[in-house]
Amino acid sequence: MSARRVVVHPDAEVLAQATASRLLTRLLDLQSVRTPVHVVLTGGTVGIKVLADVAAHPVRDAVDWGAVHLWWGDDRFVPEGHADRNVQQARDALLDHLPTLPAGNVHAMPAARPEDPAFTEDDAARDYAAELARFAEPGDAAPQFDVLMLGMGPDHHVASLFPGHPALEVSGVATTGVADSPKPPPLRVSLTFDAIRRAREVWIVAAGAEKAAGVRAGLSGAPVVESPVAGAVGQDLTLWLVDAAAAGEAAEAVEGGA
Ligand SMILES: O=C1O[C@H](COP(=O)(O)O)[C@@H](O)[C@H](O)[C@H]1O
Repeated sequence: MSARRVVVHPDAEVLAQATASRLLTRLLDLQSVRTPVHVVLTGGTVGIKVLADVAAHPVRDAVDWGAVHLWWGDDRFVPEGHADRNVQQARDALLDHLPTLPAGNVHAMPAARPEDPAFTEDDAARDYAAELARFAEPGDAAPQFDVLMLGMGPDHHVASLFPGHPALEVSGVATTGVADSPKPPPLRVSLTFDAIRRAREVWIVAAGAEKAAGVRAGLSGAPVVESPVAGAVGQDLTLWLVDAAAAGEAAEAVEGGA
């Protein structure tokens, strides 16, 4: 039985700091009972701020980063090192500050290859699915992620699963290429809902009044085709981490809201 909780923080700054603390605490707890730990990172404004706050956190080095595998919920299909790449933003904010994190534990989604234009976003999705399968239990398409963090766009998208987009319908595989993303850049790679829902815990992190409608839609179980965030559910827990502006009046309406 999956639980849902809503935690409201006063503003985006506190939300990011508290989420960084929560992530580090969760990693430490998990590492006292199992290894390795699989975490899915998100891009987006708050998602990257959380990583910067992890980098600056006093207990950062209490985590055994050698036993943490990092994955991404989505990335932009642009060349390696491009400022739009979620992995590049994560490297700048956190990964480059973790000397004990092995390069082999950083599972970036494949980038576009300007020297090989025949390599498409669908090829990148296929290769990432193969990488996920390498770390999965036999018969599974992906490892069971311990924590999967998702930002949410003002249009209610999560990862690169946008309202009304055909990528929403992809199932039976862990990843999908995304063409014609309504938010630039147009080409992306994303986990599918099948993969997202394999996570033990899904944490949805959102700040700002422009996210309030998405929070309300997600919490009230709106149709996924209109509000993809409503489809992001963890096996054990779906945790909404929001600031007061994004919560609006939605949080009080939810049983189990905090
Ligand atoms: O394009 C993306 O946007 C979302 C949300 O970004 P935000 O700046 O509105 O918080 C992000 O979660 C996703 O990973 C990213 O690729």
